Amino acid sequence: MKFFSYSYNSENIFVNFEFKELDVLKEDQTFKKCGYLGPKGTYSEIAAMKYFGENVFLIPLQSISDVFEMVQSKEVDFGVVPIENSVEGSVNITMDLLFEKTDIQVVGECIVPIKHFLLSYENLDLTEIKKLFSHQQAIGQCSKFIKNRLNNPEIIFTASTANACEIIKDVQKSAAIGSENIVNIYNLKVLAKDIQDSKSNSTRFFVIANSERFTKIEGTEKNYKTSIICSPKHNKPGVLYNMLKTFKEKNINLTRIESRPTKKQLGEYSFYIDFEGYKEDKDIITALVKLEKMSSFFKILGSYPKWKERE
Ligand SMILES: O=C(O)C(=O)Cc1ccccc1
Repeated sequence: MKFFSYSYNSENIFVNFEFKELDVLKEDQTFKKCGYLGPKGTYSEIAAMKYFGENVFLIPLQSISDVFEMVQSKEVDFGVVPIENSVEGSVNITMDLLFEKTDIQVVGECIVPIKHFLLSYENLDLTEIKKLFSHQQAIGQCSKFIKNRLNNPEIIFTASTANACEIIKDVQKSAAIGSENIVNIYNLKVLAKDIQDSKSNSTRFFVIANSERFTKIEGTEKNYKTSIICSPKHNKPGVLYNMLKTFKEKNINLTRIESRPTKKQLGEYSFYIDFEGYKEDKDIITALVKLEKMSSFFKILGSYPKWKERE
């Protein structure tokens, strides 16, 4: 597996990047490694820095799927992946990989306010932009700005916001949507600030680890959340009601419920449920045992401390 490696000049300005084999890092065991959707300057990187501070070696990867694979194969200790946005909703690729991949657990969450910038290597008027590049989520979160302020540019989805900034280097009359962090990394010009439709736009990220990495935490954990996925066994009236009733019976507070198609048959869904509490609390075990009996597919993704902004 390869990762992005960066070089900087004497003034600490980003010059270039290349792909390197991860083996070069294997010898350095002092730092824990955390993979994220790269290259440098993505919102995923901001989330990883916010969550871990200086405590990990950050490894930018080419896709969210690579982040899962690197955690699965234990080439990195952690991964940070976007899971949902306050405007655009779920990040489907992450939802699907959480369903499909084995040996993955969720060990943390992190919420990042998203402020989008319109960036280019050229000094363009907004109406001169012919091609606009960014991650699908970023384009969706700025749809009003794009419609009202730009002159109908061609929209090109990229693997990440930072990837868009790399691509536009070679494309005339082009711009990218990305974070403020990226401006200095790539020496970009800011054409417009704060262009997201909602001023309170924020994205929630999951911190994932290999299931083998952690032993059980003893005792009742306060201020924890747990995430699960379940698909009802039978498609008949009241199935979802009965599933949710198990939470009500034990006074468990749900914080999120989302459905995704099972991809087996039209009309069949899996439910992604987040709730307050630790997976080994007595009441939660009782509710989950009951829920598992009603399910054809059941998976506990993990328990993790609720995100709290650090001072
Ligand atoms: O492309 C990025 O920067 C990402 O980390 C994915 C993303 C894109 C837009 C909002 C939040 C996360």
